[in-house]
Amino acid sequence: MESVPAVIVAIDGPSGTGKSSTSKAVAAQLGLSYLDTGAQYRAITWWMVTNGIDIDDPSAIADAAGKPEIVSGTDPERPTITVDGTDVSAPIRTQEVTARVSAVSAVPEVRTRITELQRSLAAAAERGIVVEGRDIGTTVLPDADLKIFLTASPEARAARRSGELKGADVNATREALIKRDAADSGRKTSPLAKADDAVEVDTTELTLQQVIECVVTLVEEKRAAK
Ligand SMILES: Nc1ncnc2c1ncn2[C@@H]1O[C@H](COP(=O)(O)OP(=O)(O)O)[C@@H](O)[C@H]1O
Ligand SMILES: Nc1ccn([C@H]2C[C@H](O)[C@@H](COP(=O)(O)OP(=O)(O)O)O2)c(=O)n1
Repeated sequence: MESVPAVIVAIDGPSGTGKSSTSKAVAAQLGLSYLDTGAQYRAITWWMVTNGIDIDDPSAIADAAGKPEIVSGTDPERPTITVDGTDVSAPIRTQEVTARVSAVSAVPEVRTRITELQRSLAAAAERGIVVEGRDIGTTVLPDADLKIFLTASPEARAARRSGELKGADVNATREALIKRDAADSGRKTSPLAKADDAVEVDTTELTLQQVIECVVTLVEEKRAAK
């Protein structure tokens, strides 16, 4: 059988733009691996909270950054995440972790550690990988074959998120989301940003299926040109 060269896809953007749903579906459809880098930052945040590390003290976070062992499973049909062998896929989604993840992920020692993990997972993916996050196209995988930057209006993003968190107030969700975007975009070390060579896709008026089809087409074009 003819071997297909590995393809590396970076998908970045703020919360609720559809990164996870799109990346998982594109990877599954094209037989690629999948990595949710936000889950890794959430996992290290969960460990800091669970172990009583003072989240307001960046030097305490930096000192502890090397301690937890974070393992991500990259099958898009069944993504997994463990910390020191414990499945943390549910506890990393709590409000407590969500409210603290931007502070923890702004610490350079945390980013260095997680970025190394991300690069080694991408290098190990034989057929290629879809990696989603905030700084994948700019910092983690600047040589990715395809870079996508997803956007959507704050209203659309808040409506999508509060649809997931049953009973959550849309306005409160919108405010929390805007606050996290500002923290993620404003930090010194690899902030949320669109790479110069990324394709920007505004998903406000698109269905998830339309976004998936758009990205699949772009990946197939890149593959054909390789
Ligand atoms: N284009 C879209 N239209 C409507 N809902 C969407 C769209 N893209 C994603 N969603 C929904 O919005 C929510 C957030 O999507 P998700 O993929 O988790 O975003 P992100 O990873 O960027 O935070 C999910 O419930 C998802 O099903
Ligand atoms: N590559 C990344 C991915 C996520 N982060 C940080 C910043 C984000 O607010 C948190 C959580 O990311 P996640 O993608 O899980 O967030 P949402 O699903 O969009 O709510 O992690 C980061 O700093 N760099």
